[in-house]
Amino acid sequence: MASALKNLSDYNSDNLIDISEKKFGLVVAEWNKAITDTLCKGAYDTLIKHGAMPENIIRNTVSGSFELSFGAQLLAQSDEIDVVICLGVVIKGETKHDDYICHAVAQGITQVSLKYNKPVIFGLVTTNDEQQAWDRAGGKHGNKGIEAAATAIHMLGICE
Ligand SMILES: Nc1c(NC[C@H](O)[C@H](O)[C@H](O)CO)[nH]c(=O)[nH]c1=O
Ligand SMILES: CC(=O)[C@@H](O)COP(=O)(O)O
Repeated sequence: MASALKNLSDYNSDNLIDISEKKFGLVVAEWNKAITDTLCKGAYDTLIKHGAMPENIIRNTVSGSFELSFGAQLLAQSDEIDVVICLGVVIKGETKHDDYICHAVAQGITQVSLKYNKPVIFGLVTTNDEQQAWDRAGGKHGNKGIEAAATAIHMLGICE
């Protein structure tokens, strides 16, 4: 469903599990840093809101979204991490480079999730322009970081 029809910050908060002892890995791309930092704050605040402990949230940064898969693997391979949230913003340019990045990240984090048997959340904003990205980082369509954190909590409930 298009983000215009379902706000990214809206999620079902009923019946969430106790996450006070769960360990979260955040991997954040530095490209489009002002936007990815906003996504990260949304995700972090959502985890804390629902009972995660600050000391149980690890944030790592990678250069760009293409490196999110590797950053996710570095965290997912640790027995100390229960779920990884990947956050990035890929804005279309003049060429098809954005397509290659987005497809690589989708495939890469899927492989990491299956290899280490733990959720790796696809918090990638993929837009045609910067305004669309801001619209999904606390703007009119909500915050994809909030969506990613809520997804992480829901998936931990499924894993229990
Ligand atoms: N154009 C964007 C990039 N490009 C950089 C790549 O992600 C990667 O770091 C580079 O190709 C070297 O491997 N990254 C984003 O996150 N967002 C963009 O819009
Ligand atoms: C999505 C990107 O990597 C972007 O910076 C590439 O821009 P362009 O396609 O104009 O080279």
